[in-house]
Amino acid sequence: MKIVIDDKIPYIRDAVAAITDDAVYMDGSAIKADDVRDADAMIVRTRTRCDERLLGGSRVRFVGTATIGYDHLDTAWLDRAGICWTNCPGCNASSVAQYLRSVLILLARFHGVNLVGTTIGIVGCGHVGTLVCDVALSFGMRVLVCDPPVGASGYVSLETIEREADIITFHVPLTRDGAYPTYHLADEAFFSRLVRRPFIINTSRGAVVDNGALLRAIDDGIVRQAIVDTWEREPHVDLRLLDRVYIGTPHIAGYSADGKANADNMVLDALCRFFGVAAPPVVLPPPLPSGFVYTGDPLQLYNPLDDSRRLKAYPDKFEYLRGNYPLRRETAF
Ligand SMILES: NC(=O)C1=CN([C@@H]2O[C@H](COP(=O)(O)OP(=O)(O)OC[C@H]3O[C@@H](n4cnc5c(N)ncnc54)[C@H](O)[C@@H]3O)[C@@H](O)[C@H]2O)C=CC1
Ligand SMILES: O=C(O)C(=O)[C@H](O)COP(=O)(O)O
Repeated sequence: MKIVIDDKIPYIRDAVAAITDDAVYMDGSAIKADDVRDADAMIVRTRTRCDERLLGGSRVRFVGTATIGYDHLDTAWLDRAGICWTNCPGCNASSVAQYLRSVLILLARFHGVNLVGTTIGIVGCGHVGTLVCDVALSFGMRVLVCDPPVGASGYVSLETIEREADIITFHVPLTRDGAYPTYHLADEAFFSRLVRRPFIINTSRGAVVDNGALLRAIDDGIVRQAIVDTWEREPHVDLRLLDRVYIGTPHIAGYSADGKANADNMVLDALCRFFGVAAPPVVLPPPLPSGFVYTGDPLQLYNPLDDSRRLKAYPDKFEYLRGNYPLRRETAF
């Protein structure tokens, strides 16, 4: 079985070697139709657009993305073409929750935010949003959830969040169609309706927030501070916006080693089930260095300011910083 695999997916190679000796590792953004024509399967990340242009006329029958989001897959075309596709729901949700926990701690320590009683608006409450909700409740925050597709009782409208939230965080997929599209959910009109000069956090997809409108809202003082992990047109980030945000990171909220290993296991499990082959050994994340002594401060395990400093210093190294990401664990044990 020939599998074409993104070469920036960590920890996966030994497990793949137990499945096939015909694995080809490539830069995900450079994979072309010629590279996959005679492949049976692909394992990709967000950097490979999987559509008719890439896969039409190929032998590929399975496409797995080792990510939660799958807006880079043309799922309608893949379905029509009879190509099985899968993402890894929830694989790195707790990594994004770790990012949010650390951001909230930083706001409390350095921006005078008393988390107890502060209102956080969570837009999108699936795998990630649910964990972020738990984090916020554990800090004693007042939590408002907006998720119209789910529409659970107690959920609120986006307008309520615009009116009442001190912190607004987005955890929706990027969608352009359907009843509740999220493309530019936070647009000029959204920012104009904000009442409490909130902090804005986007770790979902760049285009969920109109980046130009966000920059203007920061400049006009409508938004107190912004924390941005996902950007429109990344890796080519708007340098003015990067300069103005409190925290600007290169789309790494989900980059804990735990989340990456989960993704490897989920995508390989799906591939093995599809082709009816034996599952490989479980992928484990590497341990922290033996000298690491945990003091109990979550920022010691992960401080997003470290990633932000690196991106602000080297904005043109967006992809390099992602591809050469330091070891980050969610727990010390
Ligand atoms: N920055 C990063 O490294 C990462 C980013 N992500 C992004 O975060 C997104 C969320 O991930 P999950 O929670 O796992 O996805 P999920 O699919 O479990 O949950 C998404 C939730 O958003 C809701 N939703 C959809 N449209 C909405 C709208 N217009 N308004 C409000 N809610 C809406 C859905 O009903 C669902 O409950 C992913 O789609 C992905 O794009 C995920 C992992 C890592
Ligand atoms: O899982 C997702 O969805 C994400 O956004 C990933 O964490 C992004 O990872 P890459 O696939 O771009 O490495």
